[in-house]
Amino acid sequence: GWGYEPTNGPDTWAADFPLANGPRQSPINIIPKEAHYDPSLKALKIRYDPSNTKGILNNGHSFQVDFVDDTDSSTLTGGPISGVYRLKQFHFHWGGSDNRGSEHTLNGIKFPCELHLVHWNTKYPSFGEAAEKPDGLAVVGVFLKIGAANPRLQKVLDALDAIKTKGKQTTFANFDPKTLLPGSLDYWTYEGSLTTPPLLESVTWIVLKEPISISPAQMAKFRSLLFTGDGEAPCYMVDNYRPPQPLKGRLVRASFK
Ligand SMILES: Cc1cc(C(C)C)[n+](CCc2cnc[nH]2)c(C(C)C)c1
Ligand SMILES: [Zn+2]
Repeated sequence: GWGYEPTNGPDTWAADFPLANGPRQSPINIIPKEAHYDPSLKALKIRYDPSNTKGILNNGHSFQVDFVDDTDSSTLTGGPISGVYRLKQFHFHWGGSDNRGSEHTLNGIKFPCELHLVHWNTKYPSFGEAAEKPDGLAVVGVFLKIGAANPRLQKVLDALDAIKTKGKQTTFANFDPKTLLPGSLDYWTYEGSLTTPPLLESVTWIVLKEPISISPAQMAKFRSLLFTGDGEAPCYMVDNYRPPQPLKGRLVRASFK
């Protein structure tokens, strides 16, 4: 199956997933000077209920924290989207060293890590249905930069020992993903896609301007996870990012001057 190794990584995906060369692929390189300030963009409204936290899973590509999404208790509204989008999960992408790892880049600069908070449009009956619609998903992206240890990440990091290999999951409760957000909710937004196969072009991307911090020791913890399952030759979960894709005429709008 697809992955991030030379034999099955991003450059090979187009063979099985023709959308890889589609008109609205993600991630992209964001050039702030070429973004268009849009005064009509609303402020992001993010309301999460920690009691919706369901668990934490190593899915063989990243690890994800899943949320109960059968009510409107954890939602994203406002910003560039209309209607109510429910939080489904969050996960990260990171590199094998501090000079790479993010999916979006800023003026060509890669961050060591990028957080994705995935939401789906409640005008559709389920996440799976929404994932196939052009306005089905909204993903908030947050850059992580090397600095002081981030205490907000510690609870997630402490759970990783229990999900070292592909398919492992463990209980994870009462986590408020809002604590992972930076002080400013200024953002860039553009129409894009999932960044892994099936590369569905269903994502309104909302990339926050302000990064949050992560320490080298905390990054090392991410890098201790395995892509591989129990009993397989171990392969460290690193460089699980797709590089920037062609803009193909898309506008990137900024919520700030
Ligand atoms: C239906 C589906 C949705 C997603 C994301 C948007 C959570 N993903 C993750 C793709 C993705 C990760 N970061 C941005 N897109 C997949 C992968 C696991 C097969 C399938
Ligand atoms: Zn992602």
